[in-house]
Amino acid sequence: MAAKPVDRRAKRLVVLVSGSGTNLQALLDEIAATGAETYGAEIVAVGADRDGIEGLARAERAGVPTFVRKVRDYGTREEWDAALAEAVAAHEPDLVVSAGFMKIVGKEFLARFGGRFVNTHPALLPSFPGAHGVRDALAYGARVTGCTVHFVDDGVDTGPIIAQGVVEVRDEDYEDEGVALHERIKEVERRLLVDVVGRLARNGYRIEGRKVVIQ
Ligand SMILES: Nc1nc2c(c(=O)[nH]1)N[C@@H](CN(C=O)c1ccc(C(=O)N[C@@H](CCC(=O)O)C(=O)O)cc1)CN2
Ligand SMILES: NCC(=O)N[C@@H]1O[C@H](COP(=O)([O-])[O-])[C@@H](O)[C@H]1O
Repeated sequence: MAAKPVDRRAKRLVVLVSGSGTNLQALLDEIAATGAETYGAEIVAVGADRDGIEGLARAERAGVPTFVRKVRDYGTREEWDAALAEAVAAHEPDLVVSAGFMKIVGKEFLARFGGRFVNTHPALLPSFPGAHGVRDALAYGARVTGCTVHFVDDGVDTGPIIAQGVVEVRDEDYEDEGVALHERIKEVERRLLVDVVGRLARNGYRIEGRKVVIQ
């Protein structure tokens, strides 16, 4: 049987953010430096759950369209989830990237983007899932932590792992509530996310149970 032809067009990415957007910036910088065709992807829109954040300002400076869908503007969480899914779908993404997006998405979003929704998390999953991965690792007394890039499923940070990076915890990390530790994690995380998204986009992938195979 003939092999499936490789799809060489630049894949369409929608990136979701809630804060400073340094992971988004790393993707923007790499695409600007390498070119969308060589990198394998272009960012077609950036979405957020709040306004007034540096993540949206970074997108605007790069000339990328933005949208905001706030939970409080909808009657129920389900309505917000459907509105977020609709806003993302309008940009016809091949992949959606949660880069510091601080909201759990629900059934409607996952029905449309499950299997192509990637999240980056600042801990070595399955340890320390949730909104406070850095703080929770320190509180537990972990001596190593790091970051995990994974596909999103209907749990919280439970989906199939694509790649991880390790960062050592230093004694002084207990003195600033994890601020410096989070910065060291983010240095590793930005490189990991840029590498993973590029490889997924260029090579294609399949998810076999809990294993992600990048072709
Ligand atoms: N269905 C899923 N949605 C999301 C996942 C996921 O694994 N499954 N990952 C997140 C990102 N994430 C950590 O990586 C994360 C973000 C936020 C929370 C959380 O508890 N959020 C609260 C609100 C907190 C706030 O607004 O500051 C909430 O959603 O109500 C946990 C984990 C992307 N989405
Ligand atoms: N659970 C989700 C979570 O904690 N996400 C984390 O928020 C930071 C966003 O930084 P950035 O806005 O500078 O890219 C990143 O460290 C990301 O892993």
